Amino acid sequence: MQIQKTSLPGVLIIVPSRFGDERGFFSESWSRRTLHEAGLDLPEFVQDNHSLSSAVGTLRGLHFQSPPHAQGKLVRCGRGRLFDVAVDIRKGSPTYGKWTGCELSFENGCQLWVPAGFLHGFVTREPDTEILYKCTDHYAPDCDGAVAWDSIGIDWGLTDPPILSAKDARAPALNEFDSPFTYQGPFDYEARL
Ligand SMILES: Cc1cn([C@H]2C[C@H](O)[C@@H](COP(=O)(O)OP(=O)(O)O[C@H]3O[C@H](C)C(=O)[C@H](O)[C@H]3O)O2)c(=O)[nH]c1=O
Repeated sequence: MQIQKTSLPGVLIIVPSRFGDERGFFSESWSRRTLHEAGLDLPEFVQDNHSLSSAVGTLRGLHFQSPPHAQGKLVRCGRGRLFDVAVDIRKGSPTYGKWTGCELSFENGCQLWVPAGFLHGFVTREPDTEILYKCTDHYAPDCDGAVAWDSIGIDWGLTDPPILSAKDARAPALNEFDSPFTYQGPFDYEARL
């Protein structure tokens, strides 16, 4: 298993080991013990999500849940290929409004750790792409929020306008948004990795 830092301190790329044989492969897609041994103790996960996006260019995001139900997410791609993005929205953070992205696919097995205090979104790069992600808090519709996908300067790699939900199409721009998150300093694991 590999852990890679990104341009956003706190956001990590995690690549579980895959054991291939003539049948295919086996991988432990989540192991608290393996990550602990690597110096990474993530919060407890309480909900797993799974969504299918049929068309290429489907963009879901940029979403968050505000406190007291803020969610950290460990994201992976179960089928197809997508570009996954995190944006720091912690007021006072040295990287406030900055983004990082990573291509997640069934083939590469990469996962993205998006801590609470960050927006999350993705755009699909193949038809019938499935995303699976573990969340550190339960769904709380009253705390659900969104920021416009095209208000942050993210290079989504789009050649055509994306397919959006009505909610995402009317989300406020980042510069019109008052974040409910405040920077609390570096995450404890940053110094250990
Ligand atoms: C998120 C969520 C949704 N729902 C229901 C609510 C709606 O009836 C339906 C679709 O919800 P929504 O349009 O918010 O789904 P996405 O656009 O995929 O939103 C998600 O996509 C981005 C990328 C995220 O990171 C979040 O997990 C989440 O915001 O599922 C639930 O029942 N539980 C849930 O946890």
